[in-house]
Parts: sequence; structure tokens; C-alpha cells
Amino acid sequence: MINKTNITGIILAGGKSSRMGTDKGFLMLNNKPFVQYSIDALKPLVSEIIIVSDDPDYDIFGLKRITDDIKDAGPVSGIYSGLEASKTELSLVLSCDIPLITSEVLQKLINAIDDESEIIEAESNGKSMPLIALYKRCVKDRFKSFLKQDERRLRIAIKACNYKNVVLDESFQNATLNVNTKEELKQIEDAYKD
Ligand SMILES: Nc1nc2c(ncn2[C@@H]2O[C@H](COP(=O)(O)OP(=O)(O)OP(=O)(O)O)[C@@H](O)[C@H]2O)c(=O)[nH]1
Repeated sequence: MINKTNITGIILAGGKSSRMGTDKGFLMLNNKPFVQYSIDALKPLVSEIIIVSDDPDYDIFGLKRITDDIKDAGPVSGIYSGLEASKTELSLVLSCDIPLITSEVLQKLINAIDDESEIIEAESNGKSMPLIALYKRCVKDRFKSFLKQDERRLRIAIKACNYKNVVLDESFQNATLNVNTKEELKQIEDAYKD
């Protein structure tokens, strides 16, 4: 029986934010930092939330914060570190730059759990979203071996696992929007008003 006691939430909040030029998790939408939206979507569904970031500013959220085991290695390292710290078999992994994300989307990933799939990604508008996804603990060793080989491409690591997508219909398109640039920030502000 799957319930919140056997799922952990992992939020990736490291990286360079080079396209935005400022830490994306602390961008504001309706007076709330972006990362808080990821926290709020996870909260009803998980037993613990872990933030993976080197930045102690994230401690204000009162959650467990861990740092990347391997620095500057991108999301593969962030996910690996989060799974290593997770106490549960299942983890919902989110980025910190998806402020319209909802628990409903994450529940769809949980509903799709089966014995075979090791990674279940949301798919929106034909695009797989590895940072709106559910990961089983067993993938962490494969992620580690990729990191050891200096392979940092998340898609390559995912392809080495048994993965599937949950295709979301058009009504969930906004919920999965992520923000990388100032232009996309403007788009999110407009989508939020709708
Ligand atoms: N913990 C951790 N999180 C990361 C790392 N790199 C990216 N992230 C997170 O992964 C998500 C997607 O990040 P990207 O937009 O692909 O990369 P970014 O470095 O934040 O931004 P760019 O420099 O513009 O590519 C965001 O939530 C980032 O905070 C990393 O090395 N460690």
C-alpha cells in the first residue's frame, strides 16, 4: 500500500542559474518564493522533504537540507544525493523553478507506480520532465556509476533505467512550466493570472 509514509520529496535547488542570473528558487510569484511552490505541492504526499543545495539560505524553510555529493555535476548529482539521503523506497523529485506545479500532477505519477518502472516522468506537450518525476531508490547506484565516469547527462542516466512517462493532457500544461530566463518568468506571471 503506497501512502505518504513511503514517499520522500526531493527538491533540487543547486546549479548555476546562469540563464536567469539569480537563484531561481528565490524568485517571487505572488509574494511567495518559487521553491515554496514545490514544497507546497509535495507536502500532502510525502513524509519528508529534502532540499539539495549548497546554499544555507534554503534553511529558512525548516526542512532537511543536504549538499551535492559531487559538486557542479548537475541534476544527476542532485538526484543521486537526494536518493542517498531519502529514507523511503520512493522519492518524488522536483526542480525549484516550476511555480505552477500542483499535488494533482504528482498524484498522477504516484498512481502510475508499477513493479517494473524505476522512474516515472511527467510528460507535457510532448516533453519528458525528469525533474517532475518519481524515482525508486534502486536507480541511485546506476546514477553513481555515471557520475564516476563523468557522465552528467540526465537523459543518458534515465535511459539506463526502466522508465516510463505519464502523459498529461493540455489542462496541465501550465502546471509543468519551468522558468529559465527572464522572458519565461514573464510568461509564468501571465499564466498565474489566468
Ligand atoms: N542540487 C543540484 N541541483 C541542481 C544542479 N544543477 C541544476 N540543479 C537544479 O535542477 C533544476 C534545473 O536546473 P537547470 O535550469 O537545468 O540548471 P541551472 O544550473 O539551474 O540553470 P542554467 O545555468 O541556466 O542551466 C533547478 O531546480 C536547479 O536548481 C546541481 O548541480 N545540483
